[in-house]
Amino acid sequence: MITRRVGVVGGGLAGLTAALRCADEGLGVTLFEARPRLGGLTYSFQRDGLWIDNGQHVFLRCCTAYQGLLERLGVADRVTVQDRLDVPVRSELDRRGGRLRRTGLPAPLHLGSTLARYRWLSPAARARVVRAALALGRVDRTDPEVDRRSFGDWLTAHGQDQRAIETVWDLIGIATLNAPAERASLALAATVFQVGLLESAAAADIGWSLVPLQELHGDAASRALAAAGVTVRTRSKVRDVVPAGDGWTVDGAAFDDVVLAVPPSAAEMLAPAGAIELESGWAEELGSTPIVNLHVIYDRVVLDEPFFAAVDSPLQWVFDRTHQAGLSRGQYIAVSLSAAEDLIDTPVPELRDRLLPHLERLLRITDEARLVEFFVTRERQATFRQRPGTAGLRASARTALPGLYLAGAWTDTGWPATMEGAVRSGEAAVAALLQGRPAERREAVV
Ligand SMILES: Cc1cc2nc3c(=O)[nH]c(=O)nc-3n(C[C@H](O)[C@H](O)[C@H](O)COP(=O)(O)OP(=O)(O)OC[C@H]3O[C@@H](n4cnc5c(N)ncnc54)[C@H](O)[C@@H]3O)c2cc1C
Repeated sequence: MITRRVGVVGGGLAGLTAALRCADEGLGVTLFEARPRLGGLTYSFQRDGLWIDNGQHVFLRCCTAYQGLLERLGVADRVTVQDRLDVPVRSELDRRGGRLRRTGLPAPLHLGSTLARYRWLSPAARARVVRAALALGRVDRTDPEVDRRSFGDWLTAHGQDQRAIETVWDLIGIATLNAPAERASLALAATVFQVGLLESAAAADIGWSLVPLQELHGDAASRALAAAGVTVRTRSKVRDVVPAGDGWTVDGAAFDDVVLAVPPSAAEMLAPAGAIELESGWAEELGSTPIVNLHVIYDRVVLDEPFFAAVDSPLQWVFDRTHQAGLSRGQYIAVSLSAAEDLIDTPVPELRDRLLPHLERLLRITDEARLVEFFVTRERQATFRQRPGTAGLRASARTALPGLYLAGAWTDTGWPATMEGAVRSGEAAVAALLQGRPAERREAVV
């Protein structure tokens, strides 16, 4: 009989991971989610019969915890991962494309030949990029001083000019850190480049979903949680998490342990004073950065590859979403705009006037192609602000109060705010929870 009860607050990837892990350990779990659906920041909605993701999500082969969650949800066959990292790179100023493609050589040699031929830089600048990459591989990403330094500052000190930053470092960095180099923490940037590109050749092979995100995460999780015996309460915005005797209450329901897997502002509001050992106001200080996606439908095929990255353009990454959305005629293109502070409040007509011409130049759109639809999705708090000095504002899974744990991509996983970080945080919270109470007590109550 299950007598140890865990309340998990938040049904994003962190909370889903925590709830399933606890259930797999034989604990009695109730999951509270404010919205009507699971999946948190990864979701889809229907529009004119098409499935639209709130924002394009990709992962890398090194995201092992995330892929483990997909296995657990029974949906690992609904994603694809490139055999070898291959990023087509298009410029608005030059019709000939370039690529960032790895070879079969071990890291870091796997990127040597692609960088040697990288069209958007002079040979001397390419050599400087290689030297900086090797130096970045030696940066101690766990050093607090490193976290306090900006990536852009470090790149400049390592001979990288604006052109190299734009065409190499920001090409990868903006999408993974949701910040340009000058506003990103060096420690987080070092994590991305070391783990993704410098330590293992296969690590950065890119993966993406073949189905809408809602199907991949939220809906699959609903089934897995039900099968694991978890009680799921959607449309349940938790207001009170209160210590009660040896345990806790969540809006009046009693639990032995609670995992708060909510965004920072909700965690600061819900956790009792003193539980999170950071100065009051820490969530606001940590802050957030928006991501905007442009959704563009044409009456014909205008892109013959699954995605590309852009240089010499205000656009960043462009994806073909036709199949996932269920579009049967024409093509559906999604443009992901990270670090979108300047665009988050821009009205749709202005975004269209400003940005569509750039997309059409990158797509080499001909006069015959007809635009069918243009719309925009905005995620104001897509990630925490991954600027220098954030490490000290990322709380750990264990709080100062027994039985209360934290999860979320913003917690101190060492990873940037990613799906991988969210899943790792859920795992860390459950590891702390299982250690948190003496084994004898666990045996006594389970
Ligand atoms: C547009 C966009 C693009 C992205 N692209 C990528 C990408 O390409 N690759 C990648 O790895 N990552 C990407 N990310 C980041 C990734 O989606 C997140 O890091 C991850 O999903 C965060 O998961 P989480 O569980 O930590 O938080 P969340 O998903 O925010 O989950 C928290 C949950 O808590 C719920 N909640 C809040 N308050 C309460 C309350 N009081 N009671 C009950 N429930 C509550 C919320 O409704 C939410 O469901 C992207 C994010 C966005 C928005």
